[in-house]
Amino acid sequence: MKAAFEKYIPFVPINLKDRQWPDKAIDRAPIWCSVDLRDGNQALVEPMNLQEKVTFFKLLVDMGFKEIEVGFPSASETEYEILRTLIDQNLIPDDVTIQVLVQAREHLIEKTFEAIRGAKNVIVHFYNSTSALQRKVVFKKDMDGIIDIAVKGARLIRQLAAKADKGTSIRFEYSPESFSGTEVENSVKICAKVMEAIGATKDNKIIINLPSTVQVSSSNHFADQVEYVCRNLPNREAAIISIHPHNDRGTGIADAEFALMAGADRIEGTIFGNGERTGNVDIITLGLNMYTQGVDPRLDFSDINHIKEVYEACTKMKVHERQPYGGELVFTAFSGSHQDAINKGFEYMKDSGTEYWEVPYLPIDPSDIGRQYDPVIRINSQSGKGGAAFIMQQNFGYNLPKAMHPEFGNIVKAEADRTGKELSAQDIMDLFNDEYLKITGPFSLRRHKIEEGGQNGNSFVHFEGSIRKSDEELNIEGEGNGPIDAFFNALNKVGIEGYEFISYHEHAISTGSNAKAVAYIELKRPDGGHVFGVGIESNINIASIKGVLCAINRSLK
Ligand SMILES: CC(=O)SCCNC(=O)CCNC(=O)[C@H](O)C(C)(C)COP(=O)(O)OP(=O)(O)OC[C@H]1O[C@@H](n2cnc3c(N)ncnc32)[C@H](O)[C@@H]1OP(=O)(O)O
Ligand SMILES: CC(C)C(=O)C(=O)O
Ligand SMILES: [Mg+2]
Repeated sequence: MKAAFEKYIPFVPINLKDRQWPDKAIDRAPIWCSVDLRDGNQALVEPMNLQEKVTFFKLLVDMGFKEIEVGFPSASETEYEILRTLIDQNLIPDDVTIQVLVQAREHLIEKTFEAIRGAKNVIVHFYNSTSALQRKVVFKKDMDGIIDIAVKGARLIRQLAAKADKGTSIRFEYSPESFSGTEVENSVKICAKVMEAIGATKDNKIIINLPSTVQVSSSNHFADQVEYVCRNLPNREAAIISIHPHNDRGTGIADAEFALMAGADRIEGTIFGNGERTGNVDIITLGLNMYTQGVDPRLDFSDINHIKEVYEACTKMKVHERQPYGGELVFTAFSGSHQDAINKGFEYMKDSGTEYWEVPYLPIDPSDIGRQYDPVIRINSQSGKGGAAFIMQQNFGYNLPKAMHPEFGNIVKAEADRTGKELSAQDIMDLFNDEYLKITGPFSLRRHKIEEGGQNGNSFVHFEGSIRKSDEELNIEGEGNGPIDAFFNALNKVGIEGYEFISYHEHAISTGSNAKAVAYIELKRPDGGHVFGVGIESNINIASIKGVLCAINRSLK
């Protein structure tokens, strides 16, 4: 007995030994055509209503699409009415061409020409299936019978276009539907016959659209098919070669990119890849892939959140969190080493003044598509010390010294482990507050006086004041070469000793309307370990002294 997988017939690649496409690069944007309102729409559980289609159409126009397939007007009254509304209400800008799809069937073609009356620029897109499977199963015809359907359709379209209102400029598109499953010689033959029947010339080009209606092979084989057609189509200069990839194998983007390298001029796809089954090729991904290679995609993706909002409202579909470029989580790193590298990348960008985008793990600058830096780093138990420091810096203005990152990082990790949840920026600030700023015992500063003096050319600082230790108030005084040293010496005299001063960092921070100083003090504890304390005050000397007491208090916890 056969195993289940053995019932599938493998794709037989064409024999194109001298293929050129692997050495080509994409160096300019193709002609884009959105098929959201047709292929995307026909795949929705609830097709878009009039208002939704009009809203979506406006979005596509704003994004810069100049060719938009608006529907299948002969399919239903709804589709017909939508097209009439776009035309009658003058919603189509003069530089935008609408495209309408129709099967190569007489009554549907006639209805389509009725529907486009009064439009300025139209592409009439007709199709019939050509694959071996469809010929056998659906049409029950040989290739000549299939060619006959296409040629009859082409002739009728040519006649009706000749009779159309002179104010309507009509171009033609033909799709050998299921091209990916059609023998390349047959694809060339049918396209050549259609071109002849429709009268395509160099000055009146037809769009020959080669769909991977259903993907049946890896993308290199699809590229071979496209290159074969480009090289063998008679009168090639009378055709614009278009590609219409679907995504059954998850390789719609690869089909499109390889096909452009293989000679295609135009791409049909949808935003966020909505379409039949696993969707059409996602034009946002394709366009932004070009963008990251230094090629202008000639579409505007600068407000991806708005594009997403309109898309979700009109289609009632959700953009997946991991959708390339547009997904909610694609500019977010939870894992420690990624956060560290992103953080360093941002620092490098600032310090080096480089004119290029050089941030590891972020292939695109989020702000180029209207996304924020803020959520780039989010914290859970997979995160490292750099992430927590980044949040403190970005959200609250605390520049924790590098040596302090492991200590605070461990505090944050312990909390993330304990809760098993993501920690918000505010959760992290709360931890910082609890751990450093709210520690007031056992020692607290009650009174202080700091005086600077000098003798024999040497300056010194004198500290005099009192600290509270639980219920007891201790008067202390000492001298040193700076306020921290003087305070340390004062503490030693009342038996608080064994601590060694290691490092000190400070910076200004605004808290509400006030500017204050924040001091980070690192001490070596009597047992040899290191501990940090933080003090905040308007006066930097007092902030440092509070930082010392905070470190001692923490070491006694
Ligand atoms: C790959 C794609 O996405 S193609 C676009 C698909 N989109 C749609 O189908 C959405 C809109 N479609 C519809 O509303 C309907 O299918 C209509 C109005 C177009 C046609 O409706 P109907 O004629 O009632 O039914 P149906 O689509 O089942 O027609 C099937 C017949 O058309 C023939 N046919 C199908 N496609 C084509 C074509 N492109 N050219 C010529 N004949 C075709 C079939 O062989 C079949 O013929 P048969 O009746 O002799 O067996
Ligand atoms: C109508 C054609 C172009 C189509 O949608 C397909 O083949 O996927
Ligand atoms: Mg399609």
